[in-house]
Amino acid sequence: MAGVAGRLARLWCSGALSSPLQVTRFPALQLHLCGPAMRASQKDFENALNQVKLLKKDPGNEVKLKLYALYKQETARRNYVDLVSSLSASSESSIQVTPAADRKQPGSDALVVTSQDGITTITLNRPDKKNALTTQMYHDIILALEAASKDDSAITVLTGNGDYYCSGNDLTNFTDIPPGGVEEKARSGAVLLRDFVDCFIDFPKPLVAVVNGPAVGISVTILGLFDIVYATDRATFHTPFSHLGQSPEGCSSYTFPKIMGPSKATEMLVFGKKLTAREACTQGLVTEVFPDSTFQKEVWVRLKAYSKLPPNAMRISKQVIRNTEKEKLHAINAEESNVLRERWLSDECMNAVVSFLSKKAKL
Ligand SMILES: CCCCCC/C=C/C(=O)SCCNC(=O)CCNC(=O)[C@H](O)C(C)(C)COP(=O)(O)OP(=O)(O)OC[C@H]1O[C@@H](n2cnc3c(N)ncnc32)[C@H](O)[C@@H]1OP(=O)(O)O
Repeated sequence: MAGVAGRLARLWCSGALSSPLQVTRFPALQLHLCGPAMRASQKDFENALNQVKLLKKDPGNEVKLKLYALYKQETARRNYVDLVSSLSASSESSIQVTPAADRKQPGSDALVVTSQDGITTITLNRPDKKNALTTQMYHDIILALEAASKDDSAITVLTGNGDYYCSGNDLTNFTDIPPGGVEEKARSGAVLLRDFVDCFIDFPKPLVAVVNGPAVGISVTILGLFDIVYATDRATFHTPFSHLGQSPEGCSSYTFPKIMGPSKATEMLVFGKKLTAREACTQGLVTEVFPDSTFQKEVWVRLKAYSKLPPNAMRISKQVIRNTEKEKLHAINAEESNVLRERWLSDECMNAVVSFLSKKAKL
């Protein structure tokens, strides 16, 4: 059997499985693994592996995504066991290891919200994953924006921790397929996307992006809905939607042509041209670029000064500037989300995601 599934399955062989997931549409791998009592033995697993190798028909992208999800679960379980073993080796150890089931949901510390000096700052905090956005993070950002819209702060900031601002949608989100299959996944993804972008359209206070490093995908497109975008000169702006078999979101199909003209917008959104911070500033997407060495200092001095301005006046002025477009932006958001829902089900998109995941897993 050629391709990703074969390579995934070879790695899969590295341990037993205990996932409740059912591998469907893949008769030779009809594993119904419902718990430790029914866990596949190493031998079962090796048999399955051999069957996989003999398959002549490609199992399809949906199965490949499920295989990748299983591979990640296995890797996480092994890491957990290794960590516990290393702790047990030291009887003097004072470290407490909390069982995975009792821990907070993944992603719960991937977003840090602080309020100081009249500024609420929402920080993307997955620096080892370049601040890629998990499904949980979209939900958490919606909640953080709702809270910030009502708190005492005058200004709200979105920024990233580490060398990246954000690498866009976490492509492993595609492996979390519900019982309703990829169609249900695409439907719920489109609803979440629409809700997420709606929050930016409706946000009532000055909203500032402090772009501390490269930005990719949806973290770039929503910049058109921010009031100010400050960027380090190290930042780049990249929307590789065609490469991913996807299409623009975040209202960028409307805001980008309006900000930079249709031709420059097409270079970015259709051909995936990556802009430097200076280019993005020349084209109006970025408000101002700062040298990386003084970026944080200069930006925060500036924002602290702005945050002392009368908050109601700032809020009302923003609304005067933005309100005329709101209805249109909501309609555009709905349309973009619908189009993307279809795109997510396309072979072009599935192939691009599987390709990224197989490289990531070094298959
Ligand atoms: C509700 C749903 C809404 C969805 C809206 C639609 C949104 C669309 C988009 O945002 S499209 C853009 C998607 N993003 C990408 O395609 C970027 C993918 N990542 C990369 O190309 C690269 O990782 C990079 C250029 C961002 C950084 O490259 P490099 O400096 O070489 O670092 P690494 O690749 O080693 O990255 C470190 C670590 O992070 C993982 N990672 C980075 N970005 C993502 C991502 N978007 N999704 C998942 N994982 C990501 C990368 O795999 C590495 O992980 P590892 O250490 O190997 O486990």
